[in-house]
Amino acid sequence: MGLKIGLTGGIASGKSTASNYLREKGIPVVDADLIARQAVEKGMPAYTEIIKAFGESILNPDHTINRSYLGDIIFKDEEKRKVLNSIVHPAVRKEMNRQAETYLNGGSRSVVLDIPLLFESQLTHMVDKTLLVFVSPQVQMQRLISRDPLTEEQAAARISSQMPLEDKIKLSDAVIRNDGTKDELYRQIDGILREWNII
Ligand SMILES: CC(C)(COP(=O)(O)OP(=O)(O)OC[C@H]1O[C@@H](n2cnc3c(N)ncnc32)[C@H](O)[C@@H]1O)[C@@H](O)C(=O)NCCC(=O)NCCS
Ligand SMILES: Nc1ncnc2c1ncn2[C@@H]1O[C@H](COP(=O)(O)OP(=O)(O)OP(=O)(O)O)[C@@H](O)[C@H]1O
Repeated sequence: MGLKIGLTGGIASGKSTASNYLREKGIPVVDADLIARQAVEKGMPAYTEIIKAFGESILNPDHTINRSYLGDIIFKDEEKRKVLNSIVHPAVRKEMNRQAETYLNGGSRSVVLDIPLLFESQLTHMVDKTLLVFVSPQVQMQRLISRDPLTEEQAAARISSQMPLEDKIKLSDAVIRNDGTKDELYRQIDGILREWNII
């Protein structure tokens, strides 16, 4: 039995940057955001459910889902967010488990599950250990608005839709502060991989 590591952290805290580094080291990563994106593509069951729940006004002219428009709706309204989550999350969980098992059955000693909402959605039963990447609120806001075309108000709505950082820190087996350089992030990851006997 291999080790399943749940990698989590608030929006724009550095999960994808950490995941890319882990992949470079040969550790497989299953990406919840990517799977969630595939789950709502045209023709998927969740796509139809989302249109039923939110109406056709959330579609682009080519009938794909307008993600920034849907984001504006759900990040400022908890009830609507719950509706979207209840449509998308079951399919995402199932596919994540399938991919993780495929890696472990194929001989990987460990697999990382990159799950932004690991604690919010109470998914810790899916993993053996939890690793949190976090940044200070100022760095989070600044990295989020320099990466995505969001106003400060939209960015703040996304940040406050997630569990407060102090709570996530308490729930995690290991934490990494990513306020410094990417190299500093990578060295901390190396330290934890050694501590957990993964490298
Ligand atoms: C609302 C949507 C359409 C916005 O799409 P967009 O391309 O703008 O953002 P993207 O998907 O890249 O997500 C960026 C980040 O937002 C945060 N986030 C996304 N969905 C949620 C949510 N339901 N609740 C809280 N935070 C969320 C995560 O930190 C994620 O890493 C999209 O995020 C979505 O379909 N969300 C529901 C599925 C979900 O929960 N995905 C996240 C993990 S499974
Ligand atoms: N140590 C760092 N120094 C400078 N920039 C960084 C650092 N770590 C991450 N970044 C940048 O910050 C932004 C957010 O990082 P990343 O995309 O890895 O976060 P994430 O947690 O995966 O975000 P999301 O939850 O939205 O998927 C990216 O533009 C990334 O290049």
